[in-house]
Amino acid sequence: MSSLYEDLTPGFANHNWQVHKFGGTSVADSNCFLQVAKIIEDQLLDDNVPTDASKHHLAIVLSAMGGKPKVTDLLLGAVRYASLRDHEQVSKQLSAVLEKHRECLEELFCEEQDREEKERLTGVIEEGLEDIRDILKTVSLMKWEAERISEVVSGYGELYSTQILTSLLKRRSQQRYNSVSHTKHIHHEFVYIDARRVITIDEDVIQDGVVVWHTSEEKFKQIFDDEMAKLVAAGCDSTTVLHFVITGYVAININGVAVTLKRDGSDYSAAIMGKILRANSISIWTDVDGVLSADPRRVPLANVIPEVSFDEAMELAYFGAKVIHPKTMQPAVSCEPQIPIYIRNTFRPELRGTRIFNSSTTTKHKDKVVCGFSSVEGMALINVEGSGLVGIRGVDKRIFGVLEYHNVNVALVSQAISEHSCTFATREDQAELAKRVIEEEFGKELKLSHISSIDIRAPVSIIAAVGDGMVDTTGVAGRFFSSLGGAKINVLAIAQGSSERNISAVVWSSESTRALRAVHAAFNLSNMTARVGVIGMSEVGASLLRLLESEREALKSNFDLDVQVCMVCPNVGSDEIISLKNDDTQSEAQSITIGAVERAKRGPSDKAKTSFADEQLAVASKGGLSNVFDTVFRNECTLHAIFDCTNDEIVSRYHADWLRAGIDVITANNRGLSGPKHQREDIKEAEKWNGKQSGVYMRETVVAGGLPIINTLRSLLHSGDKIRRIDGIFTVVKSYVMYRISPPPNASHCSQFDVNSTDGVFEGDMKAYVGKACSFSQAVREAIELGLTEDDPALDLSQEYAARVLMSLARELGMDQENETDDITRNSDVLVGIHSSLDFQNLPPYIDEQVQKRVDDAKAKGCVLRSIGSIDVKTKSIQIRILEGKCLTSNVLVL
Ligand SMILES: Nc1ncnc2c1ncn2[C@@H]1O[C@H](COP(=O)(O)OP(=O)(O)O)[C@@H](O)[C@H]1O
Ligand SMILES: N[C@@H](CC(=O)OP(=O)(O)O)C(=O)O
Repeated sequence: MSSLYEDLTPGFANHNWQVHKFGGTSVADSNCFLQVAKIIEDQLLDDNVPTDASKHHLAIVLSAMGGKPKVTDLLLGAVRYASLRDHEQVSKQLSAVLEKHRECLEELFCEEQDREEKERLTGVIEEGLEDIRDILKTVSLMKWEAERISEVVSGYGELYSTQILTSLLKRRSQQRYNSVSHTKHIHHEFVYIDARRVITIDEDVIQDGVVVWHTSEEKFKQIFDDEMAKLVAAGCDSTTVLHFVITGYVAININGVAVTLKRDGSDYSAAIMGKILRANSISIWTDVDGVLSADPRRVPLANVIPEVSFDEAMELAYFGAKVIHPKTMQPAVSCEPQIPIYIRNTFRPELRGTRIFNSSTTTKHKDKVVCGFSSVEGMALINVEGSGLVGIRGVDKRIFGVLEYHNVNVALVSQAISEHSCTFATREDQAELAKRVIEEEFGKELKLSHISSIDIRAPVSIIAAVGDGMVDTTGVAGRFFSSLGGAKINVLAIAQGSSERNISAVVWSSESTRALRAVHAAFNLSNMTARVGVIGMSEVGASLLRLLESEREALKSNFDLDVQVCMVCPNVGSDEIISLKNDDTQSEAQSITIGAVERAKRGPSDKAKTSFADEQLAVASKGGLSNVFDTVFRNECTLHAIFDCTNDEIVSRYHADWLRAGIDVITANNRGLSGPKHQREDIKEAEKWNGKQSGVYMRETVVAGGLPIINTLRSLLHSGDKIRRIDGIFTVVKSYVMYRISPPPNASHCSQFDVNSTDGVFEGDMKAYVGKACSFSQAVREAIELGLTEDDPALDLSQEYAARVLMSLARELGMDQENETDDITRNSDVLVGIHSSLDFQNLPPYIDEQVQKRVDDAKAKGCVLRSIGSIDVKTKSIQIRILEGKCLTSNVLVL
């Protein structure tokens, strides 16, 4: 059997080492500590039977206890309160630190035989807190939150957690060893190391310092040799395997002063240890399944990226992906051979996690160009602008020189080639300082108005797309920015490094979650989510809801679009809306289905209601239209739409407000477009609101039930065609009734809906009608029965409905300024006596007589009668007339 030393020849630094770092989230309480212990023991399982093969040695790096609150935050809070001389708060913070550890120790060391160890550890913590109190006295006297002192104090959390874990591992290892036959089993020895005895930083080289590798390695070698000698002296042989449990975050500088590797720096500690040990892997254990394509708290549909390159991980981390510290990659990349880093979930150790190494999912799969998105919050954008900046050399040098001098960190710079302005992003809390020092530096230029303004825009966020696959791929920026545009997000500044691995956009912080979700979906990393409200639940509304329900999966898979109906307003008059309760949870919201609407309408007593998707209930509530916006809009959601399936005047008054709020309005309701002039103007203005960040007004269905007339009209206009006139029959009721009272003389057949392939209500033998005229009142009764009329048939039979349709078309031609719906109706050739209060099942005989006379006159001339709406662009007139003409086909006339 080999000696203890031989296992590690030619020295401690070899590939038998594995580094495992557990973050604060992994040691938040006693259960987490036990889980960590289990993971460590599982790593050693294969080594438990002694063989001559080399064994794994673990270097376990630990953060301070996390959870809420994090111990590091409590300690830093204590320093801040001390500088404000708030002694009560200092004491509260430190008591919370003690309590958190004490509770954990009580639970971990609850057996009688553990009492001594528990008391020893409690003593360690109390002693440390005593030292901290002494240090804070100085802070309080000086009223100064010195960085050095914050560093020393904040590092205590790691000293505590690491000693607790070492003790736990030792005890469990001993227990296991005692329970089996010694000859068969390996004994694992865990040794605590305060990283300040090893990791040495030179702070004079660059800000935040660099690791002095040689010194750090020497120091570790010494510790290693000492520990080995101790084991040999205790009579251990190669059945004993040495492991180290090392504090994260803390280090020492070359002058022997305690420092830290800065917030979240324990990942970096792990990587430094990895390089010192020439480890074969570094595992970062945390509370997520790996590196995700976006922060899961912001983008719930983010998914694990199996492999990212060192470069991608660095960019993601720098741009706020908190899962790994940006510096972690550097020791691993610079090691020879390079060391793979694994990000894994402490609470789901069975998952493989993400591997960070020299290849990437984005380069392996051609369809993936972007691996993920992240964002930096709490930033400010500063814009220095003025004619005096153009062509003057040294302006940038002065701006950034003075910022550097005052320690203002610049995260992003954007300058157009015109040099008229220079824009940069910095942390929000440094923005005022940045502005002031630039004002001082450019005092003369400001006085001479060579610089016109120095503006701060805050709070803003930087959204970054990261991926090796972006290199040399065209169209990435286009896709990135058009998705932001599509989500109505205003981009304040942009930057793309020449590495092409990162595109960044600065957006208002209030819109950053929505922006992240939009870009995430645009690169097929998740579905785009649309929150949808449906108003009106008659024929159209109900069919639409059914359609959205049945097509949801197809929309997801074919268009990466998840349409979630979150609100239904079944009847505008009843003031009732049905919405999803608890739908603002982070989980994917369920859509309201037609069944849910029915159940919700039946009210809370209905037991069946609770069967609707877990806790997400469709509930009916009062509040009506004024609550629609609040129910549908969620800032973090990319797309919002309201389907107005009514023909209600009151609903149409909300269209402009919804558009301004960025909600797309999809409507067949032409009341807005044909309403009074101020309302029409309001809608027009709302469509262009705030640099076109408003919703899109989708109104194709206001004319001809969705036949693409408006689109066709626009295409003609856009391609330079001139439209002179539009003539047509503008309501289906008029078309039907006129056909029935005045059929084409030579008609020999009649088209009929194919009920097998459409859902048409038009059934029965239409041939019976061919060429056979009926009375006006009979035709009206048929039209009502066929469901062709509005709720009030007078709207169709007078010219009002057609007039509204014409107004909608006139708007597309820019003619709605000169016309009003009422004028069209007044000037039209109307049927005398049609009004809402008539009984349309029994129209008075004089109406039939009046109509019949005109039909007969026309017939005598070999003509038919048709109701024709016309728009004449030249004379800017719009009218509807009942005309006689020779019939070419059933509805096409020669006048
Ligand atoms: N792209 C991302 N992938 C994974 N996690 C992310 C990402 N961006 C942000 N996070 C967040 O980072 C957290 C882990 O960081 P942190 O709380 O510092 O962990 P630890 O205490 O384990 O070091 C996760 O819980 C997650 O919410
Ligand atoms: N405890 C330190 C260091 C650290 O890295 O912690 P975590 O691994 O929990 O992010 C901090 O909170 O900054």
